[in-house]
Amino acid sequence: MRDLTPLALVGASGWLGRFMGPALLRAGVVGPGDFIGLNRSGASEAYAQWPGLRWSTDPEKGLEGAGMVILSLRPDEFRAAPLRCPGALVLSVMAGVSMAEIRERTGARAVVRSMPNAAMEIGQSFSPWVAEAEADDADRAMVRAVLGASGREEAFAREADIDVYAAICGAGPAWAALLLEALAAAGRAEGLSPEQALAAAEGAVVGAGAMLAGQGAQAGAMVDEFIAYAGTTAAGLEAARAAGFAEAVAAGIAAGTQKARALG
Ligand SMILES: NC(=O)C1=CN([C@@H]2O[C@H](COP(=O)(O)OP(=O)(O)OC[C@H]3O[C@@H](n4cnc5c(N)ncnc54)[C@H](OP(=O)(O)O)[C@@H]3O)[C@@H](O)[C@H]2O)C=CC1
Ligand SMILES: O=C(O)[C@@H]1CCC=N1
Repeated sequence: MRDLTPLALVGASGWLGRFMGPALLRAGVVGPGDFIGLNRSGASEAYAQWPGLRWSTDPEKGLEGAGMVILSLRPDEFRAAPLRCPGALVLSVMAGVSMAEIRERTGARAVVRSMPNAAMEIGQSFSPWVAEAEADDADRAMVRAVLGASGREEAFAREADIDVYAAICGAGPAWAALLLEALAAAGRAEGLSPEQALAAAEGAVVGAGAMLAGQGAQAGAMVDEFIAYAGTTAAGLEAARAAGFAEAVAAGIAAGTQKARALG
């Protein structure tokens, strides 16, 4: 079977990379001797429990002989850097950079794109991914292991859909934070202290998130049930709908999708 080691993580110290890399090592997806962290600033504290780990600030040396390369740097940084890794399986988490461009710039053997989110920090990312036809079963299994170390992964078929995934689930924790903040502000406006409003809003969002796990298909029925109950919740939901709740969310997802498309 093809050897996908060593595994090089470009952007190992970044917002995602500093959680993704340690998660891989903790899960044993790759051994410390087969891991290379790349960035411009050197070893990161996030990897303190692996003191002998290999770091490189030189992409040419750092990527030499890599079996798998994870690209977790920003699109403009990627386009400015000479990141050649011919023969490697490349897994990109970048928004807006196409498989074709990644293949052309890196010389990759096969390219996979994924759209994880900041919940990688707690191992709870939902990370949809799409692979080029060139990726074989061993490549796909490795991608599942890498992304699965930081949460839940799911394959999808059309690369074009990844821009929508960026807007919905790449931004996932930001949407929940925006809702929590709006609930707290509304609670303050209705007379709660700032502390009470925050506790109420956090309790509502966190408890509801846990309750909805695996229940996405039931969400519409749940809303209908609350509306039919005709109590305080129905009054709130109907007023929010009339004020343009769905339209505001749709505008947000359209803008995020458009921004991802424009990066390409
Ligand atoms: N943050 C998020 O919630 C999400 C991000 N993404 C995508 O993930 C990618 C990474 O995002 P994020 O972690 O937020 O970005 P950050 O800016 O936090 O991290 C970027 C990382 O890349 C390194 N880096 C930058 N330039 C180079 C270079 N030339 N060579 C090697 N390393 C380099 C940086 O280290 P140094 O400065 O030391 O070089 C840093 O470790 C982006 O493309 C983004 O679209 C996708 C979904 C969610
Ligand atoms: O905000 C961003 O650009 C990154 C990419 C997708 C989600 N977060």
